[in-house]
Amino acid sequence: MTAEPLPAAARPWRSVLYVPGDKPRAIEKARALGADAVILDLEDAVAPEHKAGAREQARAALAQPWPVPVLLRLNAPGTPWHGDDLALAAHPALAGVVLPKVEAPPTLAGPKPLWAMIETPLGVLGAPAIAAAPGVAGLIAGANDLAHALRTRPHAGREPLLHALSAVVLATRAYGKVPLDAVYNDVRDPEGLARECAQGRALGFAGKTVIHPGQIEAANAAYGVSEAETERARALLAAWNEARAAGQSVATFQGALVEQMHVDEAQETLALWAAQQG
Ligand SMILES: CC(C)(COP(=O)(O)OP(=O)(O)OC[C@H]1O[C@@H](n2cnc3c(N)ncnc32)[C@H](O)[C@@H]1OP(=O)(O)O)[C@@H](O)C(=O)NCCC(=O)NCCSC(=O)C[C@H](O)C(=O)O
Ligand SMILES: [Mg+2]
Repeated sequence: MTAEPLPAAARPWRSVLYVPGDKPRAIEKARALGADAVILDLEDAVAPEHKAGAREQARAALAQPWPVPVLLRLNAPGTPWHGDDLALAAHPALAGVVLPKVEAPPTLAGPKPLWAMIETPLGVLGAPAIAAAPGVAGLIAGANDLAHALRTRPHAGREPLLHALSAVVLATRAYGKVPLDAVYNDVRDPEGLARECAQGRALGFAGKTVIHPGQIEAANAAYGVSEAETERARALLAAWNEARAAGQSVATFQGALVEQMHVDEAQETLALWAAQQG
């Protein structure tokens, strides 16, 4: 069954898998790998001579039902492929459209939620206006293009990119949209991936874009709500309700102050847990 259109902010985006449009076997596999969403990629994963074929593979894939939301990454305006990509972007089975290298509020009209990739210096500087734009569901960090544009050197802790990554989170959260972290390129390095997932979650991202089936579980674990977190949220809410019933304005839970924002956070945790159960 094709996924129903739950509002973007209300559904889990722990792992969002890029699948090259010109790899039909990978597209077929992507249906059942456990990612929260899939991006059919027509842009950087596809060589120029395969662009037209990839678009048709994507069209064929969209004719079949998907158990998760499917987004389509278009080639950027100004490229020879953008016009034809745009025609496919209106496909009814698509849950959204990913726009690469966005530097200003998108002018693309249409009913599909837009996901703007922030992967250039101007994109980072324009992130607040882009996140605020109507129709934008979220921002996706593009660390490869960004590192190239900024002339940074590879760094295990991503320190050279932290300012830009935080700018993406700040802009997105300011407007109630969804921030997705960049990909981790080394598909044979589970420790590095786990570290980067934990870092992304600590920075405030809602999930991670991934490029390989073997990366999905780590992203789901890092960004998912655990049993322990739900138990803690329920206990905190109970402590709050008890304190409020006793006429107190604030509560304590496990020795720490609890105020309304902690209650909101606990309720969000439980809502995310429920959404995560499918
Ligand atoms: C990274 C890869 C090129 C690795 O490919 P390969 O060595 O062939 O992988 P495996 O042999 O380990 O694959 C094992 C099986 O898994 C399937 N597979 C692989 N990748 C995917 C996928 N993404 N989705 C679904 N299924 C996948 C293979 O078909 C194998 O299946 P089987 O034949 O049954 O054994 C490759 O993983 C890949 O191409 N990944 C996607 C790359 C991509 O989409 N890049 C563009 C997005 S990232 C980006 O652009 C970042 C951003 O813009 C920025 O600037 O940072
Ligand atoms: Mg890119």
